Amino acid sequence: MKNCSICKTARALVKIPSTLEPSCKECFFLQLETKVHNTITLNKLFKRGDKVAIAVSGGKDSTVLAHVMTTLNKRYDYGLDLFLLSIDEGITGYRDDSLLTVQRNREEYGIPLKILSYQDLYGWTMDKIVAQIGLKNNCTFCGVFRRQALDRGALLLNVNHIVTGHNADDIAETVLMNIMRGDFSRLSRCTQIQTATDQTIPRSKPFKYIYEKEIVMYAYFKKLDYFSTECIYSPNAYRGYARTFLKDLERISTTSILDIIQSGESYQSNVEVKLNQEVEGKVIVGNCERCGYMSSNKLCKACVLLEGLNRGLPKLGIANESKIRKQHGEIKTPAIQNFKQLSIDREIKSPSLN
Ligand SMILES: Nc1ncnc2c1ncn2[C@@H]1O[C@H](COP(=O)(O)OP(=O)(O)OP(=O)(O)O)[C@@H](O)[C@H]1O
Repeated sequence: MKNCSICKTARALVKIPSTLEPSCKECFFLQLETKVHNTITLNKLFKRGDKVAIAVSGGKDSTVLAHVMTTLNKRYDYGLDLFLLSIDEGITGYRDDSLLTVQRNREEYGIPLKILSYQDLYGWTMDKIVAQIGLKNNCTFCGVFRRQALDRGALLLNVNHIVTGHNADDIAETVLMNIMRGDFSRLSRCTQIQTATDQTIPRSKPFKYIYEKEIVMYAYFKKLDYFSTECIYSPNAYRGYARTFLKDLERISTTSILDIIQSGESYQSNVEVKLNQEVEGKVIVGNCERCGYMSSNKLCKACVLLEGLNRGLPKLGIANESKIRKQHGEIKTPAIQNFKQLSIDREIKSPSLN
């Protein structure tokens, strides 16, 4: 291979996936880190003194994210207080192993770690949920529960920001899926680098413009300790189609991933977002009557899903809520603990804290 196209002196060892330029290892590391730094500063993701939870699963993306966030915080003196936050979904042979990786990374970076489990939060593990509902739709339960679990963990850690390892491929896939489904409401939101409401902690994606291939190469050449097995319950066929299509496009044009993200960003939704109630032009998001979590309905999605599980009617939350309510009457089982009270007053028992 030729000399590095960046420093011009060292021998090139890799081709940068997003540009196909030959690069030495050191320049490759630096260009990825600089790209993330530029994403952070241009989008003003953080301010000095912010307490930031890095959502870590032990997988490649979040392991690299923890490494890069730690590196940039030191290099550019961001002044951030970093924490690791993991959710144990209760998937035997998968998450238990990947969490061991997280524990080792905690030692390596010297960052406090908090682990919350679905079992403690909801009384259900994904193993138990899949035993009841089968593989189909299990990702819906997992996704809804994880979103809330991360918010709960962030409240317990008393942080004011969460970052996740979603990368450019993930976002481009989501754009494609929303187009294929005709979900224009989600399409208009899915490329946002940061999501925040009055009621939730801001959540950002510093890897929004980093290709998955770059993350894999970074982890490999840095010899980072990560867990590389795919989730055993992840039959997400629809995302699989989008992924295959994206990989085919990438072979034709390296910029296709960024092009798709840009298309998503430029999209202006003409479709009214019906998730929130609009009153006199002001968006009102209420709280779940049962657990206190942000919700524009009486019950949040997680409580509806839990209700279904606890009543042996797991399709309750999957199908159209109002239709099901008509069939089964109003949901009346006792509330799980109030979300805010739970998070502030009571330390949740978790397998390994700090
Ligand atoms: N169990 C978990 N605990 C904490 N954060 C999680 C967990 N699962 C996912 N996340 C966060 O959400 C991001 C996207 O998750 P996704 O399930 O798409 O996994 P992924 O793309 O394989 O990422 P990773 O390689 O980090 O596992 C992760 O990078 C991480 O920041």
